[in-house]
Amino acid sequence: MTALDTRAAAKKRSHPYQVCRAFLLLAKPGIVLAVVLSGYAGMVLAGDRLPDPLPALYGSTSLLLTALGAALFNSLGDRRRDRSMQRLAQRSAALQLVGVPTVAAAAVTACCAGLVLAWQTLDPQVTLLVLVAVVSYALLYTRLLKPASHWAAVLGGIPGALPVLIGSAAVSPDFSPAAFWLFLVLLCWQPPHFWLLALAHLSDYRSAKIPVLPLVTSSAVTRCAILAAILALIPTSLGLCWFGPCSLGYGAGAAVLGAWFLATAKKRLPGGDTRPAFAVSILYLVCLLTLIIVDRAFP
Ligand code: HEM
Ligand SMILES: CC(C)=CCC/C(C)=C/CC/C(C)=C/COP(=O)(O)OP(=O)(O)O
Repeated sequence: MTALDTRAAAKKRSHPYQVCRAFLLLAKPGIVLAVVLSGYAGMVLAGDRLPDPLPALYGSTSLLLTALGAALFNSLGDRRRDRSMQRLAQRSAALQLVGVPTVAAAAVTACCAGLVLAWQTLDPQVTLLVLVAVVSYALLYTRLLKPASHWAAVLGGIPGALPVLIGSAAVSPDFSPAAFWLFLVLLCWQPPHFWLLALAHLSDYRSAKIPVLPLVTSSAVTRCAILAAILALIPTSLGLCWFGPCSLGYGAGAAVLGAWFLATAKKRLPGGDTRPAFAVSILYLVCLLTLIIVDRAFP
């Protein structure tokens, strides 16, 4: 039986549930939902209150569709590298099950739907920012930066943080210093978030020939970079109450969250398993974004 017959037989046997599960693996739902949450936090900061339901719905749906589409483009662009990464074995199998043409069609559809929705319902700058986020993640980061430079973890933070400004623009065309400050918080948060994972899966990135910081420099340099980035993240997050609209209650919460992230990273870094610290990086972000939303929704 040829590989093609095997693939065709596998697809024929595939149950709709398996196809849906495969799509979920390719669409990175955790990242997409956290991106939508960061966009909503940008809306709350820009208006200094809970956003009106319609712009919030249109903005969040546009972010959901385009982040999902961009994640599918990322899975397509990374497919050859992903095959040599143990962590992503399920994602490679999922792509084989669904098929490149179907994933590509779904990625184009999701991105176009999100862009048209933004264009039809929100300020034009929202569509522009969404387009920049999609192109910078799906093309510049995935195709150019990630395979070529360890700086991808820093520059890849720009599309990752843009949803905050997209959310802000969805509720107000005016520049929001508070939303921009949260954009800076996400820029500080993303490199340690990724470097903690890269340290945990170093052999994967070596096999895939992806130049992550610990491979280009050393694990010791990466540990220092992680701690330095978190030490920069903490005062940046506190800036939302020093220079921004957030309360001292938010400031206390952000300080506790930052201390937790730093302590976990410090405890895990001398060569231990960094996956728990990676998990804390995600919990830190979700709690910080929720804290901002609650703080401004109920001042
Ligand atoms: C430079 C930017 C970023 C890099 C390199 C990065 C890298 C990663 C990687 C490699 C994973 C594991 C994914 C997997 O195993 O399938 C991951 C998981 C995750 N990331 Fe990030 N990420 C970045 C930005 C973001 C942003 C902006 C958010 C949200 C605002 C985010 C939230 C998450 C969440 C929630 C998970 C766990 C859920 C999941 O695995 O899908 N990340 N990240
Ligand atoms: C509106 C819009 C399009 C926003 C984009 C926001 C977004 C999805 C940012 C994610 C940034 C990022 C570099 C993720 C990891 O990709 P990776 O390739 O390093 O992860 P992997 O190794 O799991 O594939």
